Amino acid sequence: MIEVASVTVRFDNHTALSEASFTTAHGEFVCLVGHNGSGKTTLLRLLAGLAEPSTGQVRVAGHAATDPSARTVRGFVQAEPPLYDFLTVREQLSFVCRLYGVPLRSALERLEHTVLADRHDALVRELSLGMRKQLGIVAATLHDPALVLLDEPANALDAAAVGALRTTVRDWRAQGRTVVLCTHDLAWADDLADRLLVLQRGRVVHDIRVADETVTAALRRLDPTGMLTRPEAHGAEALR
Ligand SMILES: Nc1ncnc2c1ncn2[C@@H]1O[C@H](COP(=O)(O)OP(=O)(O)OP(=O)(O)O)[C@@H](O)[C@H]1O
Repeated sequence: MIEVASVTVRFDNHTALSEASFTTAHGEFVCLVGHNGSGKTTLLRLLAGLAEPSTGQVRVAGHAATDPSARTVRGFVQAEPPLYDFLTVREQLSFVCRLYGVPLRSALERLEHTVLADRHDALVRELSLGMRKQLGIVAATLHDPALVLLDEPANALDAAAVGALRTTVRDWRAQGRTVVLCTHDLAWADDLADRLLVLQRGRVVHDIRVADETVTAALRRLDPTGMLTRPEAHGAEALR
């Protein structure tokens, strides 16, 4: 499903990703972890086709990631959902539904068990952070993509919303969708991952299967001192 081949991303004189290479099979659930600034969002943006590598290649489902033909293959739940403040919840979803040819009714049904169930006519700018986040998750995945990219999806969600997200993610996994989850809080997704990818300063330093253990246990085994995931363990130097 995903092919990342010798990918480097440079911003001015800073290297955000360095010679990253990995592939995933259809239906794999990959947890992407690393300390702040290690390159996780940069990698997700490449997979989402929102950025191009400086060198190397990124393909999803056989398409170049930036090719329009890859658009319907994936959904990208961004850490800060790209929403239009001046639209209502219904109008926001209607806009995305039209892009993907999905009936608005089916998108609105996905709000049924959320705090947005009776807020279809609220303006996006009037929503709380957690509400925006929930709307962003629905908007990014209403076309049921084969590849779901999740950047800190549980941030700002309350316990009920995290529980609902967990159920949804579990369903995606059962339906054979490929999921790449980037999070600092593994607890809620701990037993879902098949694979753990650890980034450090833009490099993939671990890429392992987590068949019989939780992600937390695998990470503790690989990184007993927390050096790979705790930014304070590196000092400021490591974050540059
Ligand atoms: N558009 C940009 N211009 C310049 N530098 C950038 C840009 N985007 C990211 N970077 C830099 O690339 C590095 C990796 O950033 P990235 O957002 O991928 O990290 P991350 O692992 O997602 O971090 P966090 O856990 O804090 O979200 C950082 O040093 C960041 O400052």
